[in-house]
Amino acid sequence: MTATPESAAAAPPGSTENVPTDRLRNDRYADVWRRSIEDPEAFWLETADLVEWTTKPTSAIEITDGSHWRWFPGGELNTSVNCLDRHVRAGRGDAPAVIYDSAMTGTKKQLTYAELLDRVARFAGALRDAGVEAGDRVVIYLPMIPEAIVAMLACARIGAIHSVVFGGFAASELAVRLRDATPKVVVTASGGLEPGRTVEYLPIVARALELGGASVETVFVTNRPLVPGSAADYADHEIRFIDWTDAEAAAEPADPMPVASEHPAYILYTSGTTGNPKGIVRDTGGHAVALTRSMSKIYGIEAGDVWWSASDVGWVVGHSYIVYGPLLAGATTIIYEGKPVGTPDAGAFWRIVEEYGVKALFTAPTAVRAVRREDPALTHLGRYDISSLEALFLAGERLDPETYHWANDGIHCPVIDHWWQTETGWPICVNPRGIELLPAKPGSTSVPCPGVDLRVLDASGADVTDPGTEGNLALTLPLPPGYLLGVWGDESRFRDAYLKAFPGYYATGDSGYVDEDGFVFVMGRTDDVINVAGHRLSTGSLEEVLTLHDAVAEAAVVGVADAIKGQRAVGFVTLKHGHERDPAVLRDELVALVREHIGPVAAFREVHVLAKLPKTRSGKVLRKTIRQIFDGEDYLVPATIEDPAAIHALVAIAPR
Ligand SMILES: CCC(=O)SCCNC(=O)CCNC(=O)[C@H](O)C(C)(C)COP(=O)(O)OP(=O)(O)OC[C@H]1O[C@@H](n2cnc3c(N)ncnc32)[C@H](O)[C@@H]1OP(=O)(O)O
Repeated sequence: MTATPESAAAAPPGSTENVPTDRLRNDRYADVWRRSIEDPEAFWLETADLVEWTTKPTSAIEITDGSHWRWFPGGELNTSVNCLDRHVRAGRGDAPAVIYDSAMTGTKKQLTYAELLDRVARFAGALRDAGVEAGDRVVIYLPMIPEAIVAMLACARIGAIHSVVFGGFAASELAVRLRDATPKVVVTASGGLEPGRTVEYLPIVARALELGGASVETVFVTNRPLVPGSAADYADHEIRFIDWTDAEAAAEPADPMPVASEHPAYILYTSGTTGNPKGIVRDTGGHAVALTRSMSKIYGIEAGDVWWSASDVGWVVGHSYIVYGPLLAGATTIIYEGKPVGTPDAGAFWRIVEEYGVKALFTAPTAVRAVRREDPALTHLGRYDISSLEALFLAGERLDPETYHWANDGIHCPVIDHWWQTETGWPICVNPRGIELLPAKPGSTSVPCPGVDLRVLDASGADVTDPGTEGNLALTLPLPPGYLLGVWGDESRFRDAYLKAFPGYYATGDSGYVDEDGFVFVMGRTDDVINVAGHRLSTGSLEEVLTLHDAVAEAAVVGVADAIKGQRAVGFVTLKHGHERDPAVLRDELVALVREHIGPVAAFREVHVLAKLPKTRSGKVLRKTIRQIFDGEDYLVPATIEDPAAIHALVAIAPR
């Protein structure tokens, strides 16, 4: 057996800043963590043995300067080989790789590792026939069907860089991503299925191509019988639309192409405070190593286990833990098309756990809150045997202690809150079940993962050493393998957004504190990004859309606390002179505008018309004060307020 850092002898305790050393002496986790921080080169080079390399790296990291590093320099590998060929070669070709369960259509399907490999190699051949070469971008806009996994791994097979766009985004959001990633190919479907409606993707794709598809040469379309539209409908389009099934059948399977460790595996867009979304760039080698390790050492999942991440392939959780992580580990992954409630009831999660023998489930707190609202006494749970379930992992937004207790008490397995971001690709903090399960602290995401050196910084960038004192959560550079290496096509944005605020650190944009035991509590954002049902949204982008309305003079959007979604976006607008409107009509128009420009995912439903936005005399909108008033929190009116009447007007309309 290859020695991994976790099985290596522990080094003597050192004086690592900010971490109570008595804990370090006693805990197995702490030994591993300390070693990863004190000798990252040895720790990660040993961990690299978990992955099959075409050319093995001889060192773990090369640091060029403060903002540039690469993991496993000189190493070459192919991620699809590590996800597929490797397991088939090891005699596990008949083991289930993917279980597709659609609560929307009642479809249940399974793909073995050998079957998935065949489909991936063939679709990779189809992409290659369409002229896709290593380094070319492929945008994937697909619902939760196995083709999403096939398309992602097919890109990896030939070194193409995929960029998956969530199906709940509108044409203009897709267009922004097309313009930035400049893909040669778009891979899509006739559509997706949401409760009570079908979502036709092809008109959305056609509109996005008009707005931003100058680089696109080919669109692959997979047909879904329940959603109208096919490649044939676009036979006259200037861009070539190809039927997926025909293309896959006609293609020769593509051999895997080894790529350099630092070769971009994918771009995934995420909202920032302002401007267009940022294209987070993930490398290949660091990603494969970190995710392989995370499956066993964080989630406690090994080859042959059944793992379910109830997210969407359009989010980072879907990338890392529906697709890459479980397949790298040789586990069985479930791709679920449905919701936690309403498809058909609040027992949907428990049905899946029983039916497939799920060992660990990963979802967002909002999903748990939705189940709790529908079935507070967990009556549906009694209909199923969920004894296979060893842990429930939650991430994507803050897990409030009340939801934690309800789930922990009700389902009788450890509920593990953890914290990470699109940028990091795998957890920053977690209760490291795969090493040792530490006592949980409700409201805390537990402790930093091995490889993560987390600090709490004050506004000047100085370490906050007092336990329990809130500050900016930051990570020392270089970041661990698999975390972002840059922003696609925008080096300065990478530095400005993440590295400039606190030189030498990555600013997470989250605030929080570390308690006397080294447990991390993440409390909220330090910027204007909000989190609605685990979806990160930029209030700036929402405000831009609201001001597209001809009656709107100014707009402010804040994230107000919501019992189910964590936060909901609430808009406040002032009107141009002479543009008085019926508030209900205006609200409907603005809601429709946000749906058209951003998509249903914003779940934007609430708008208030004000005579004035509360501002300082220098013109800064007091978003924090607005939020505090709507959340019923104490608030301070700054002495520099332009017009106190604007605050009184808000107080009058705030929920009581
Ligand atoms: C750790 C790193 C990260 O944070 S990665 C991000 C992690 N976040 C997640 O995994 C997301 C978790 N949230 C969810 O899965 C969903 O919100 C759950 C809990 C399932 C609830 O779903 P739902 O009832 O649809 O509410 P919602 O707020 O998500 O949706 C609002 C409107 O958008 C729509 N929508 C949703 N998905 C799609 C889609 N793929 N295609 C088209 N439309 C979509 C919904 O239908 C809903 O529309 P409507 O307003 O009801 O008409």
